[in-house]
Amino acid sequence: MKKARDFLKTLGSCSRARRNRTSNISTASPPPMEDFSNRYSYNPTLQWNPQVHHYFVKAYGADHFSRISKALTRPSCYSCVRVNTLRSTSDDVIEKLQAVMNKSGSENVLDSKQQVCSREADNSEDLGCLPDGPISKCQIPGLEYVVLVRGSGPHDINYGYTIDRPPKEVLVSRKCAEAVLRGAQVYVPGVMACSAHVETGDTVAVSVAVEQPSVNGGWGIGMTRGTVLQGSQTDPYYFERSGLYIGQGTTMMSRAGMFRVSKGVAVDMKDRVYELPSFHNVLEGDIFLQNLPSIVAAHALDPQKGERILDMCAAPGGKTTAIAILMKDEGEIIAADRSHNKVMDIQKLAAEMGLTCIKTFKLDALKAVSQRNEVDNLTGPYCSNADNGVINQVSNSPVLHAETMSSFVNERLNIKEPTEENVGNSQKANEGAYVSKAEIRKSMRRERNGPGRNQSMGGRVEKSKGFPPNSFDRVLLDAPCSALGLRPRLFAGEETIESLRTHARYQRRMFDQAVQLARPGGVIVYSTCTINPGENEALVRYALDTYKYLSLAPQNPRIGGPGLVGHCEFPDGYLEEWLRPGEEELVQRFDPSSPLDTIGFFIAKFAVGSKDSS
Ligand SMILES: C[S@@+](CC[C@H](N)C(=O)[O-])C[C@H]1O[C@@H](n2cnc3c(N)ncnc32)[C@H](O)[C@@H]1O
Repeated sequence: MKKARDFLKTLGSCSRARRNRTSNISTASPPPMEDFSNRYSYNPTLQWNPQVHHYFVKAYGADHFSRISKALTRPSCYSCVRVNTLRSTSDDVIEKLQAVMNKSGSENVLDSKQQVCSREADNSEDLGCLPDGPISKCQIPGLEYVVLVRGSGPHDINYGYTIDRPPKEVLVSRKCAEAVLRGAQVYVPGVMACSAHVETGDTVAVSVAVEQPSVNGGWGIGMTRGTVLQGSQTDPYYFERSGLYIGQGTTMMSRAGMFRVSKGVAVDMKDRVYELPSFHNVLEGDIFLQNLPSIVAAHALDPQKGERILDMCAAPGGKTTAIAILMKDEGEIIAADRSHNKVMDIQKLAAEMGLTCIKTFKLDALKAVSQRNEVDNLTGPYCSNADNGVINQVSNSPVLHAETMSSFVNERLNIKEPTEENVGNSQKANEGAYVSKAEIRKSMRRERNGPGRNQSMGGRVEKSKGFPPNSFDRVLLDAPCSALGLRPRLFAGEETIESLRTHARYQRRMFDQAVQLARPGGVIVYSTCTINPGENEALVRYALDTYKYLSLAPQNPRIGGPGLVGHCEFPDGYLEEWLRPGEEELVQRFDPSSPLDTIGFFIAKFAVGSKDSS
């Protein structure tokens, strides 16, 4: 933790920010019946399924969980930019980003020492969370190639209301709002409702419709898209959106347009509760925007030049490319994902970053170990061409270990799409509010009438039939999970105890495959972006209890906190066991409410011993 403290000290201190623009300070007095300053503010409370809430309170304690819950509702106060060191340097990138931000006017947001982030974390150790300047190099030893860009907020915004004249408003969907909090604009499909008589160029207050408990016991927003807002208490969602105002912007079309056209920017956000510079389309190939714990996960794997690595759930390729760069693009990384389109995303990212050691495959991680007959007949990892099903041998295949597998666990669980994938998809769809980098690149190429990378790469995705046991030096299982560490998040009620257990079962099945694929003497890194101990510490318990030749290995760098020791007994008799004393310091748990101010994330590293005795 000392290293983390040193790092954090270089980042300066945090304080609650107030937008230093006098013109934005509201002068309106609140009317006697309603406190408008509270109404037109951002102060969300995350909704959880009651049983899940109870479980997390038991795991963390009420106060700690309340801090975690609060931290999840806001973005981290800095963005992390990973530099492609095979192409550029941190200093170069800092210079270029500074120029980009100066050009776009972002320096107005970033140049004042007053404009910093607030965080609800325990400040008792007086640790800072912010880069010293607007842009700085990460100070964690080994991570100097990561550039930190400071954001700001929460800002108080003057929505210009008076007692008898409420602001014109646009109400957006929850996913749209989460994207806006990350720096996106409001796109047409994200608009749920709008005031009457809104014309292009109007200033509007933007609030969010977060799911509420519905009469049938589920969650919903119970509102028809296109609803007219009057600004009165009889409006649908009037009380529900109090304290859920995320900023102010200028409409790019009239109210009629917002509900007539299918795409485009509806509101250009001018004043945001949180300001985070957006680097879409900036320094393509030289940088990759990535959460700090994800970068640390690639380091935990400790990939070496010339090794053969498997990234089992690789799309969109953030960690794959981080690993490739750590290996100086020498060796072989098999990057697999079960989604064809997502495999294409990995290919595009690898090509954009100029990385050649990455081989992509469409592969179900639950069937990642090839079937016995294929292993018996062939000597390497095999793939079939997606189009013709012909089996091809992958180059650089290692010599197979003589050991045969005792069993192949290839059962596919009959469960819905894993949540993290859903999160990825929903972020992409995001009801139009979030446009993926890949989409932006694609449309820019279309605009330029260029061939586009799809065409140049042929858009081909190879389908793998799996790989022989013990055929990888290192395996990364960055598992699909409940994603309850991702932030900003405005709603968490969708996960139930049962769905959390389903994620955990799914992850154990994938881990079973990872264990078979890593060679004795090799390494497995398991990571998730959830705060759920059932998908983190409980997986470690399962791994260590099931496979006696696995042991927890130290990680470098280690900047996350310790894991949870203990267990949880559920009312239905289910016992979930976590870590045992002595194991907690060997994993990394990134707590969103901690001074590091990251997403919630978990990393465990396993050393694979001899499998002979088992
Ligand atoms: C946490 S994301 C991976 C993020 C990625 N490692 C990165 O850093 O960019 C989980 C991925 O698992 C994939 N996935 C889900 N179920 C899978 C399965 N059965 N087999 C392979 N991939 C799967 C999803 O498509 C999703 O891309």
